[in-house]
Order: sequence, then C-alpha cells, then structure tokens
Amino acid sequence: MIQKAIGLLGGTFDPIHVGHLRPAIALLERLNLSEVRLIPNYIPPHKATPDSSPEHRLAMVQLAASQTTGLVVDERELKRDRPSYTLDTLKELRAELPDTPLCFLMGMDSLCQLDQWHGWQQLLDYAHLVVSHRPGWQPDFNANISALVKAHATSDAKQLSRQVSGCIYLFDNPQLDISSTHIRNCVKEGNNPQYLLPEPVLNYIRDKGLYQLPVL
Ligand SMILES: Nc1ncnc2c1ncn2[C@@H]1O[C@H](COP(=O)(O)OP(=O)(O)OP(=O)(O)O)[C@@H](O)[C@H]1O
Ligand SMILES: O=C(O)c1ccc[n+]([C@@H]2O[C@H](COP(=O)([O-])O)[C@@H](O)[C@H]2O)c1
Repeated sequence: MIQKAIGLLGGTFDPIHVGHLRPAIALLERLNLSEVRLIPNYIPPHKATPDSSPEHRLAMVQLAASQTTGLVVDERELKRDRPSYTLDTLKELRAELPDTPLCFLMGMDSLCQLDQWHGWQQLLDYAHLVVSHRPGWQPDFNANISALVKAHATSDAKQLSRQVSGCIYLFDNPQLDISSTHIRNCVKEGNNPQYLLPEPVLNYIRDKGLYQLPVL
C-alpha cells in the first residue's frame, strides 16, 4: 500500500534561509507530506567549496528544523565522502522506503539546469520533482528540460500521493528574493540580514564569526 508522501530538500545551506523554509513549510501543507527532510550536502556537485564547513552548515540546518514541526534533518550526504549526487541519495531512500512517494523539492534555478545533473534522466524513476518559483528564473526551458516537463508535468497535487515517483509539479508559491549569497555578502559587508533567516541561525553565524572577511 502506498504510504504518505515525504518531501526532500537538498541544499548547500550556506546558510539556510527563509527562501528555503517558506516553500518547504507551504509544500508540507499543500502536498499533505508527513515530513520534509532537509538534506545538507557534503560536496556540492556544481558549486565552489562552501564558505562554511559541513559541521557549521549542519548545525544551522538543525537550528532551523528544531523550530518547525514537520521539518527534520537527514545527514546521509554528510556521511558520504564524495560529491553529493542527488541520484545516489534518491536510490538509497527508495531502497529504504519502497512504498513512499518521494517529493524532491527544488527552486526554478535548479530545474532550469537539471540536465547538467549526474544521471538526470533517471531522477524521476525514484522521486517526483516539486519546483518552487524563484526571482530571476523563468520557466523558459531548453529543449531537454522542456521535453522532460512536457512528459511528466501534473497540476494535480493529489497525483503525487497516488504514485511514488515520476511527476513534475510546479508550485505557485509567492517568490522570495532571498539567497545564501546575499546573506553571506550582507555579513561580510557588516550589514544586517535579520528576517531573511531564522534568528537562531543568525545568532549562530555571529557567535561563530562565519562569513567575516579575513582580517589582513
Ligand atoms: N529564494 C528561493 N526560492 C525558491 N527556492 C530556493 C530559494 N533559495 C534556494 N532555493 C532552492 O533551495 C535549494 C538549495 O539552495 P541553496 O542551498 O543552494 O541556496 P542558495 O540560496 O541558492 O545558495 P547560493 O546563493 O549560495 O547559491 C535549491 O534547489 C534552490 O533552488
Ligand atoms: O546530482 C547532481 O548532479 C546535482 C547537481 C547540482 C545540485 N544537486 C543537488 O541539488 C540540491 C541543491 O543544490 P545547490 O547547489 O543549489 O545547493 C543539493 O542537494 C545538491 O546536492 C545535485
């Protein structure tokens, strides 16, 4: 029997912010998910080395999750000493949860570049993709992504509970112009990023002196 769906939000989370958390909470409700797992990556496949260590990024994700019912932290990618390919994570989760719909959440920037991901054509064999709109990223896809969306898109949220994988759902979320890059730059420049991220996460950044420019 098919179980209640879960959400998966992978990210570098350097640091985690409201642009991650609001769509996660709204999708928990919209898709009637039993939980959303926040999955910090170890080595981001397509990004420069994060400014802060995996330990700090995990601690910030834990602080954010501890404030919100339904958000939990999944540390599995931090335990793999190699690039954090989503396909590997989804294969592991599918083996553990064969009857559970897996909804991999991402922003529109990620969907627009999905055909650069490792094994991208197999992702939908293991999970649904649930995509939040993000300022600066229009759904004007290249030929690969257009074909993928055309073959798999559904506007029926309930479809994601009826099958365990294989759908693309575009979420009509309010767009939040927030990024980790902007927050890191705010801190570096001595500006105040309050309200763009949870207060305990900002306190952690200040306590640990993260994202400060090196003193020359
Ligand atoms: N403001 C946002 N709205 C919608 N989705 C977002 C937003 N910010 C991040 N995401 C999504 O969350 C996931 C993890 O993002 P990530 O941790 O790389 O944050 P980021 O803000 O994009 O980081 P950076 O600025 O360092 O590139 C990605 O799928 C990304 O598209
Ligand atoms: O599997 C891949 O090739 C791949 C390529 C780029 C990003 N991802 C994953 O997508 C999520 C968001 O990535 P990022 O770089 O926006 O933090 C995170 O879980 C990454 O590990 C995965």
